[in-house]
Amino acid sequence: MNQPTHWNILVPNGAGKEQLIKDILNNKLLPELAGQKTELYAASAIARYIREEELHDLYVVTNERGQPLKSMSSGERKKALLRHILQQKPDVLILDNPLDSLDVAGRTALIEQISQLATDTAIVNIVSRKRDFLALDSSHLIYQNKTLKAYPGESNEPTKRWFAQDLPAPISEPPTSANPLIDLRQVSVSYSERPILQDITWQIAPGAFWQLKGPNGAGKTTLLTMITGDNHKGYGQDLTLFGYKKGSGESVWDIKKNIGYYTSTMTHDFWRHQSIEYMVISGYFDSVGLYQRPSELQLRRTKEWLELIGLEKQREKPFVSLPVGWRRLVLIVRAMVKHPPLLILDEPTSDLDDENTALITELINKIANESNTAILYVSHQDEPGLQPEHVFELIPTPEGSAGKIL
Ligand SMILES: Nc1ncnc2c1ncn2[C@@H]1O[C@H](COP(=O)(O)OP(=O)(O)OP(=O)(O)O)[C@@H](O)[C@H]1O
Repeated sequence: MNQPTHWNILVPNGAGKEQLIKDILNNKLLPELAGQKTELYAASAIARYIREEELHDLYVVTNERGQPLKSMSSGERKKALLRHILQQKPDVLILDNPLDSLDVAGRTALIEQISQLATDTAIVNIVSRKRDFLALDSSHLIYQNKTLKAYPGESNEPTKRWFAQDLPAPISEPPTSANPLIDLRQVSVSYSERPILQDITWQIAPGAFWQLKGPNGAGKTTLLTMITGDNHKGYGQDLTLFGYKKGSGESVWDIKKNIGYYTSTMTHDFWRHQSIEYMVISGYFDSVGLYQRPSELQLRRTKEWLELIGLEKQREKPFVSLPVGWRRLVLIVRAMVKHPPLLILDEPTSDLDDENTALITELINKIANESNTAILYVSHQDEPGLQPEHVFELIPTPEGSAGKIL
């Protein structure tokens, strides 16, 4: 049998990745793959299967425990999808940012599986960052202006600095003087009697810069929902959020007013028709969709934030007209305008290309250096541009994940 041909394709943000995948599936691009059984390993495929679960009670992709995709963690979903795809024995496998959301062991295992598969399956590896090219005997291409060209190699341009101005000041005193902001003492969580978190003790001080890490399924998202007050399993536990003992009659807004929250899924999901300016202003109001009249000061600060990120002149344009990296920048600014005591950034650089990663990390570092806001960022891959002061790692054990401060 002939060795199959492989491709590594770099697709910068905004170049039209969805269209590229469609064109490959429709044989408009890489026509040599026509007529072969093709499978797609992508977040969009996971979203499609989850819709099937929700709409039709159809559970096509499950894990060894028979768990539906919907309640799996993001990394578990990717692993379950790969298992399902491999059972289909495809001739061609299209991978869309395959290493995103996977922990170190998951990435190593995936790379190993792909290299074994590559002996009789054609691999099309589509990535946003060149560090995610797979070591295959492959053509290296870049997708630009709707065409595939030979990848020219790394550019030697010096690293650009994006933000010259200072961070705009807060408009009011912080809503809490609690120290620590977050105080968890021996907090444990189980789902259906399966222990997830075991005796987690963790304090987050004002102004600290933390990374939360741990393997897929270790309980990072679960732990975040304890901190944001969104998990009812927090009741009856020794948990104090911004000075409020959990279950002492605090309202959800007592907690939310202290938090700015950004997660990468927001870039796609929300506020499709709003202007860039509206997006930033809405960060002053905790209740999404309830539009209140902004004060003069809020409007002035919004202008300063837009000037800082160079979007003041485009402020009336629709948010969705921005390239993905800039949309993310606006959403992080939105989470930050009120200078919340705690800014949570969940996978802030996933899916971004190298240039946009540099843009976002510069903003995060600026916030860390120039504000009193504590930052908690969650990421599977260490991001070389970000240097958190502390790392809280979840380490899985059969009794649930234990926490370790590095
Ligand atoms: N509602 C639920 N019912 C059952 N199990 C759940 C539920 N929510 C989460 N889990 C399980 O709890 C474990 C921890 O999930 P969580 O999403 O917190 O992990 P994570 O560390 O964020 O993972 P990842 O890095 O893959 O995103 C996973 O094994 C997940 O399958």
